[in-house]
Amino acid sequence: MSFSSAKNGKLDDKLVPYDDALAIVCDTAREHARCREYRAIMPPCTQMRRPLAGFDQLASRCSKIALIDALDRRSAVTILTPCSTPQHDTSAMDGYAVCSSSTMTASDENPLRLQVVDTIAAGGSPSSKRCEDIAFAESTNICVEIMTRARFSEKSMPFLDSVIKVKDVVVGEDCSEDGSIVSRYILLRKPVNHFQHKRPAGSDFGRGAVIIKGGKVIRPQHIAALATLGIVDIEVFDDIDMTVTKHPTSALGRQLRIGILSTGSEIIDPSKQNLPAKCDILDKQNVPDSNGPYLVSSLMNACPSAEIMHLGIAGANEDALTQKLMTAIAMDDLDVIITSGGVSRGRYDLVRGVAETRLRDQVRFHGVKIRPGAPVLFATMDAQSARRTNPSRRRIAFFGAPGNPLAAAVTLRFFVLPYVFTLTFHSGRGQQLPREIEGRDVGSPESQLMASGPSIKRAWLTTCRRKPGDTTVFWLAKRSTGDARTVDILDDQASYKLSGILEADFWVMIPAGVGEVHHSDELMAYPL
Ligand SMILES: Nc1nc2c(c(=O)[nH]1)N[C@H]1C(S)=C(S)[C@@H](COP(=O)(O)OP(=O)(O)OC[C@H]3O[C@@H](n4cnc5c(N)ncnc54)[C@H](O)[C@@H]3O)O[C@H]1N2
Ligand code: MOO
Repeated sequence: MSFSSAKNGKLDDKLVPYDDALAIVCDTAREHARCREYRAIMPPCTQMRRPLAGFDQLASRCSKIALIDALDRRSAVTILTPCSTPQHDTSAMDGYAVCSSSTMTASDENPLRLQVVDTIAAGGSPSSKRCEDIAFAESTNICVEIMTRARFSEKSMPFLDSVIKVKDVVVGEDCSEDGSIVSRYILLRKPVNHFQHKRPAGSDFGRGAVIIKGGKVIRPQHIAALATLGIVDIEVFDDIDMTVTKHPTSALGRQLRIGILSTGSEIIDPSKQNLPAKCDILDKQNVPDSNGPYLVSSLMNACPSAEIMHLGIAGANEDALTQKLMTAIAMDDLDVIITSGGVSRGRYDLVRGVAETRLRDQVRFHGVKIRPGAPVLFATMDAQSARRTNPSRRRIAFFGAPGNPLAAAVTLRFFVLPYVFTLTFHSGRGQQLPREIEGRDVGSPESQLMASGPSIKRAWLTTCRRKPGDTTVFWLAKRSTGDARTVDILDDQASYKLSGILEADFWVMIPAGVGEVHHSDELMAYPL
């Protein structure tokens, strides 16, 4: 695996409150709306893909189609996970893997010095030569630099059981007389908890878990979960309503064009791999691209009037990333770019650097006080299109979604959709606002957030939960059995787990300033 020059991600130290970030996104959309008119109405013809009501599944015919085309079709098969995921213990953060029991004495007065003996990237493996050299006895004074989703070296260094984040250590270098770096070390000033930031193997899907049952309509969350298993096509019933609906044509405005690019050297497109068994794909420490298919299908669902383009995958290499983005901006005449991955603090997190220095983006914020999705990046850029006959400068919105699947999903729902809906609403081709925001200031970010998706609803909680008071938290929730107006927050959720999103019906947002929620509290539920 080759990487470009080492450069740590540079997430802003001070995270922006969510309300401020949303206001920046919506203000930018209003500013962009003044430059050009966009169509918010449906394109002139739409093929209705809705499954026919009351259709007899047993008598129907089936076809195998690409997963990405399967949105709103009815699965003809039940699909179970062939193996548990993640397949190995992995890191949840960019940082250093350490042996927690040997850090107990670390303090400000007595910092613990650990030598960095290796670097493991997501999708990479521990360098075997270094590992052979390290005896168990040395566990007290070594550590391994490790990236989010990189695998722990269970065999060669089983004593490494926890991760400390990059920003919580001081990194130093030992140099030889001629100034060249001989080795690196970290200084640790407090003990590290046992299993801190370690994701245990098998903690998302167990082997044989149901991803979708035969007969169920395929939603973006199914597409994400199927994609994560390396599944590229699916058998569906041929029971769609093929009616072509004609919508009024608008001479004014144009379709919004949105490009989606997945990043990361471990991310693969399984349709381009020649591996027969799905477990092989997962075992090779590759990560099948699930954010790309999720973002594409969710946008197709939420913005049928927009043109959505999956630009593929760019490895963790500045040149490749720049090239892909520049070509897409010039040739595809994009208005919105969404990348996923590469925006936190890791050595290979290159998105901000590329956006700022190569594409000359203006970063509006990088890091928001939310969970999940904290490292989200929002930038704007001016560009020239090679496609249009009369090229003019235009504004592009750039969203850097964090790579963890739920963080990418939150970026889409709570940043990208408010931008897109504010843009189209204010460009004069306005969409209908839902009843919930009638009588409110339609220019406010809060209203745009509500308007930007399938109809939100008021709901009442059945659960009590605590959360950090200064952070806006997005939790997955499901409709309670018995009372349609109440929702339960799911118990086991983490930003790397896709199992929860299959079970959930909504996101609920608990704002900063609230430290706990209680049974019967009223909140807004945002349908998935
Ligand atoms: N030291 C720190 N480490 C991390 C921080 C932090 O603040 N300090 N933030 C964590 C949070 S929160 C998130 S979220 C992640 C986001 O990191 P990146 O945006 O840099 O994403 P990657 O490291 O590239 O990937 C994270 C994770 O997601 C998987 N991934 C990436 N792209 C895809 C895709 N297209 N489909 C499926 N899965 C994908 C990737 O394999 C990693 O597992 O950073 C934390 N670390
Ligand atoms: O892992 Mo992060 O934002 O998704 O919490």
